[in-house]
Amino acid sequence: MTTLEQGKISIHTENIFPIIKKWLYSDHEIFLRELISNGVDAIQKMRMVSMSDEFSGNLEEPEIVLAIDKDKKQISITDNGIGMTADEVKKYINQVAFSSAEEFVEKYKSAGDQAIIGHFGLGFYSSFMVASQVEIETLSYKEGAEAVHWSCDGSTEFQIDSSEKTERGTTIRLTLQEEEAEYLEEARVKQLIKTYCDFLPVPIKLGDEQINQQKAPWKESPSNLTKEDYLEFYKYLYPFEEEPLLWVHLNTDYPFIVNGILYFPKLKPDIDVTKGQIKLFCNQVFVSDNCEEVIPQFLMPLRGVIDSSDIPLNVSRSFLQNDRTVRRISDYIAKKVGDRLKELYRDDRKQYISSWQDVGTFVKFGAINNDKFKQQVEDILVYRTTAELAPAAPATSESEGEDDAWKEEASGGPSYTTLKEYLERNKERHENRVYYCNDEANQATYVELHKSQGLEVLFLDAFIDTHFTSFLEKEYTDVKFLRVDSELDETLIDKSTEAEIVDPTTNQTRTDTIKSLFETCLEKPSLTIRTEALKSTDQQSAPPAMVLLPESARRMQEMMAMMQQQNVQFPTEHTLLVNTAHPLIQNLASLSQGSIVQADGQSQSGELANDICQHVYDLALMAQRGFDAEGMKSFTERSNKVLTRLTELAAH
Ligand SMILES: Nc1ncnc2c1ncn2[C@@H]1O[C@H](COP(=O)(O)OP(=O)(O)OP(=O)(O)O)[C@@H](O)[C@H]1O
Repeated sequence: MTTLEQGKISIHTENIFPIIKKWLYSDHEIFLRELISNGVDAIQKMRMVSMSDEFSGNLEEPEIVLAIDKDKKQISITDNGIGMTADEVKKYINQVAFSSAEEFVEKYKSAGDQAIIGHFGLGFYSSFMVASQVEIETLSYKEGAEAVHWSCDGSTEFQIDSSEKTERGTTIRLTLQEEEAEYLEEARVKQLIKTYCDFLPVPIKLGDEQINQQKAPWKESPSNLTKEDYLEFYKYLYPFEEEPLLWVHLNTDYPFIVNGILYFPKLKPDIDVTKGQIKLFCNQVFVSDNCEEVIPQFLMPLRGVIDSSDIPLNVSRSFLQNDRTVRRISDYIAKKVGDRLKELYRDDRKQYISSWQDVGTFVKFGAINNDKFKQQVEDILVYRTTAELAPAAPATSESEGEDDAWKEEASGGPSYTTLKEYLERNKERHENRVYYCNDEANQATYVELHKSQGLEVLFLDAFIDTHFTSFLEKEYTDVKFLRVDSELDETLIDKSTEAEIVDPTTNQTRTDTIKSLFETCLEKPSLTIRTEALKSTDQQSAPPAMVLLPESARRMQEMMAMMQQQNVQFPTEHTLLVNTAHPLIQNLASLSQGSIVQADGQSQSGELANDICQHVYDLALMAQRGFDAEGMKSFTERSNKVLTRLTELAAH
């Protein structure tokens, strides 16, 4: 192919300038952020210069001062930074998209790593979004430099002349357009400084009053901060919120520069997990409240601050670009959060456990949604258990990872365990079967029964646990999760009395008698009656009957209800397990056998037996709903006691 012509693409300033002024930035208000950032950069540059041989004088306290002149419709921003010579004004201001940042950082790189905010060479021009006239008065730090005055009315024409300015630094003065008069209001200007510049490392004043709070704790080393510092910062960011439970301080230079503090808030039922509340900063300048791309979705309910100069922002610093880097930063943040949790698990289980009720929900949500995170946290997912476990010894490097389960408090607090530990502990009795409870109040009787026979039950009662149980089943395909009321472990049943004959004339076993008694009395085709003798050291405290809901059928029903956005109905198909070892049931059997039929064909004791069967069934149903744990337990026990007494009286 023959090359016909080569050349440079040209731009007509007259055409492109309005685009830069009007369309590059989404919000007009960000002009203030840009001009203050330029002032901060100028001050940082002065700091760098002062560390080199070039400058021997003393630096006064750095500051940026804003002033409003309502009469002249002007707002000005003055810094005592590096200033500009006439040549520099021509180079950096008159040439659009020309930033001094790269050149400067390269020249003074030995003078520490002061972060420079600007690098596109465009920010200054955002002032034309709101101003009809922009002026610069500037005096460079350079020896013999003369002060310069530059002005431009937004056309491509500018004017440079001398200035009366005697102090080093730069003043940018904007004469505002009619419709931008809001920036002459002190309150509005203060609010903008607070929003965008609160944590910039230079005092920003409106008149004599310093507006920004200046300290950016996330830039500090974690070892310099106390618990109170973290809590105070949280209160500053979210004044109306309860104290957070836990926080993660990100502080790394490699592979990305990421600083930040992420807090795990206390979970509230109305929390919107899709709406992020983490603030995104770039070099301490506020960018946005929307961290969606930078924070993995499962960490969105966290609060706090992320600051990274590696986050690829577009020129307006309001949008993210470059998916790949953003995704890597997001993965990196997830990893850091996982690391912190692991560290806490290892070093301070007491705190880990005391915040688990809330933090656990985030961690489970994360494990479900992010495979890498799951791998990181799978060994530190813990569950409250009915087992009485000894507290773990304080972690040492040798004992790391070897602890069995442990308690929140050495003195009688609930015990917590990992799934692995649970399965290992119960391998002999019920290999690969996990008994769980997801409603402590309504399943109290069942939990008690399991506990009394030394069967360990896990509490999976957080709102995320329904999903999480299904997730665990997919992860551990050999393991079955059975709710305490779904079926009974073999070890709870006493098979020895099964064949005991109670009626020599009919050869009926006690089991048969009781089964047919309940079937006849309850007359419910959807109800399956199952009779078993439950093992117990004290039958009076064991339940006379209990309703069993098969795990898979119950879950299917719950799923359907969820899909149709309805409340879960109690399944009509269920099993009534009647405890043939309970004195109430035994008395009931004797009562029904001793029926004396009266002339009208009715039997008093038969009728009583009928009522009591019904009552026993009702009680079993009630044990599934309502009441708190204690209330339910005592109601059930008391009712059964009364009924036992009643049947005793009636039978003798
Ligand atoms: N207050 C100031 N003091 C000294 N130099 C300044 C000041 N404001 C601007 N400059 C010079 O003008 C250049 C261009 O500024 P401009 O705001 O357009 O872009 P930037 O800050 O470099 O980059 P960005 O577009 O990313 O903000 C700066 O790089 C700096 O050299």
